[in-house]
Amino acid sequence: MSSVAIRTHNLTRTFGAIRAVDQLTLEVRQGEIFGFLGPNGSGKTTTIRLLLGLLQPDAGQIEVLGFAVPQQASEVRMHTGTLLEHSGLYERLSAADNLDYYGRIWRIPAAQRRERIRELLEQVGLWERRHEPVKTWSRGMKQKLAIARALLHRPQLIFLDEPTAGLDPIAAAAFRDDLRALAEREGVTVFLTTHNLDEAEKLCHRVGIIRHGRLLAQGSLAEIQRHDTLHLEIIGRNFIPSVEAALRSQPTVRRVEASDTHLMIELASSSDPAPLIKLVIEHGGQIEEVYRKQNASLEEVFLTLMAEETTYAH
Ligand SMILES: Nc1ncnc2c1ncn2[C@@H]1O[C@H](COP(=O)(O)OP(=O)(O)OP(=O)(O)O)[C@@H](O)[C@H]1O
Repeated sequence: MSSVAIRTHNLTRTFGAIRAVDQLTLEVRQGEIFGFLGPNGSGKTTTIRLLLGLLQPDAGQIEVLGFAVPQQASEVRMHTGTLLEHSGLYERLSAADNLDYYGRIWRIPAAQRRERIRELLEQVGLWERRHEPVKTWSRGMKQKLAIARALLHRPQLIFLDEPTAGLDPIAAAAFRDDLRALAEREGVTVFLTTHNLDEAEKLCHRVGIIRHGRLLAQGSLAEIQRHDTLHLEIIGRNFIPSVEAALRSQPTVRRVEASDTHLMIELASSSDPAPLIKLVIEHGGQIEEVYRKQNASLEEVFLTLMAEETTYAH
């Protein structure tokens, strides 16, 4: 089994003039909690539906748990659990009956079903309340039960579409704790969507940031923050090795590429390039031109995302 749980290449899906998912190339590793982060309408749900083979792509490739989608979508659905827009719970049934019902659908034998239901309900702290009808429960409790339902058949991968939407901060934190513990214990890969940066930071090993169907960045938050870089290109003469050495010794400098007439310097975007230019001159370099290029910072990306969320929020 490959160590990659989900892989897409140039995945594209349009609805009329809207490019809901636009050349998405994504990799989710096995065993990680991957956060798919983006504002309303950015293409998160469409991506999940494509990964599950519920929607046909216009272009691109999808591989989930080693299966090609949409060709092998039924295998994918057998090995995955989902918590999408609807929890899938029956309000009038008790928690135990809800899980028992789904356990039968998955054809889990009775003794194993009972054991699995107990194990899951104990893990989310709901075992004592298993006989209560779900309709009397809080949203946070229902959401924990919904996760137990998604995990019932021991899937290798679960998809959660905004699992903490509508939960108050305390319930959301409790849900995250349970999810983290369950994911670790079950060794399950989690693909979850959120528009909450704070949530992604607390819960996810890696994230992908999507906007207008396009992936802006993917990696651990630390890796994405490293892209927050100022590139300084200096053209001139006499950029001797001591110039390069002096630049490298500066704590703000992340990388230097040097030739006699050309310096490429990468530094944290918040740092001031002026002292570096002075340093080059002090070491005998003759500067003719300086160009600077700044990558969008993680914070900028998120602020844009959040601003859009406010605009579209209903
Ligand atoms: N069945 C459809 N028909 C037409 N347009 C659609 C359909 N499904 C999605 N879209 C459009 O595709 C874009 C992406 O939608 P999607 O639901 O994937 O976004 P999202 O990031 O999941 O949003 P949210 O956070 O609000 O759930 C939106 O512009 C949406 O209106």
